[in-house]
Amino acid sequence: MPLTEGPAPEKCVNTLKDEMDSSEDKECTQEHRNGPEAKVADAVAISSAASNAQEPKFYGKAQKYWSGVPATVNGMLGGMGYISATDIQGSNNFLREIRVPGNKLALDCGAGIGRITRHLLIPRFHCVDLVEQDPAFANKAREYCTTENTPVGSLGEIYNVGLQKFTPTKKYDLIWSQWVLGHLTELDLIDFFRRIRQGLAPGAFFVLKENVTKSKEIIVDDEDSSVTRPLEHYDISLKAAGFRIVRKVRQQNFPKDLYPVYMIACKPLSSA
Ligand SMILES: C[S@@+](CC[C@H](N)C(=O)[O-])C[C@H]1O[C@@H](n2cnc3c(N)ncnc32)[C@H](O)[C@@H]1O
Repeated sequence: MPLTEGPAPEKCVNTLKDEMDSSEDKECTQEHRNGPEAKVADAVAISSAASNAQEPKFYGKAQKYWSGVPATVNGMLGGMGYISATDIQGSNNFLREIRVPGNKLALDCGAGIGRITRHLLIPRFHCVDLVEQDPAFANKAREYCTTENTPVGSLGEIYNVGLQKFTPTKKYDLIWSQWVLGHLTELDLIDFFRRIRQGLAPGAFFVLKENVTKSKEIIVDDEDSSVTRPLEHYDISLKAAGFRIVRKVRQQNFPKDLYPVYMIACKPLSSA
């Protein structure tokens, strides 16, 4: 997951918006006649076809990439460990603003060694579960998140599995996902959002924090097998998965050459 905007992107694919615009020019299908939500779903299906055809390779390559990264904060942040404190401070401010009602159980998705679990979530929740695909990071998280100052039981379950296969079996007060969603294909992203929605306790939030492109294009990184999406892409995908966006804030005080980083808090459409 590159934090910086590199030189020329290796590959770009059209954004959802572009797909939606162009689909309007085409002859109307039955789905198109069923209103904007069907249109979004349709556009997602169109834009997903290419990436999902490559799915096993896409996930396998990312696994291989992360297995060669040191299990340290620096490794998690692509050599920019020095931004961790600013990142956590921005996330703390964001959580204060949205006022998460419960404080029992949180989930950290794509947790790596548990940087966010340890510095952001354990101080706020009685117990934190995490999901991480890399076995060495998952093991390291056990040690990194269990310090002598951490109350016993703060670290809950560690699910060593890819988010594309993960389904929550508990109800969480907060589900946090950071710098990992670029590793999911378009269809898996929406499916993941749908499953996560089912794992939220009443009044709970799902928060994502991700790099976004300044252009309307999706930028593909072949080295770590990830994509960086435009902000609007996340908005559309969350809505397609049945979420409403409650708050959206750009992280401040990051070095200028990084991609813009946004935090988006959302709740299921049907909840208060
Ligand atoms: C940039 S690191 C971020 C780690 C952590 N979220 C943080 O901010 O410190 C990306 C993490 O996502 C994990 N990851 C990559 N693909 C994943 C997938 N499909 N499912 C779950 N985790 C994944 C990597 O193993 C790595 O730990």
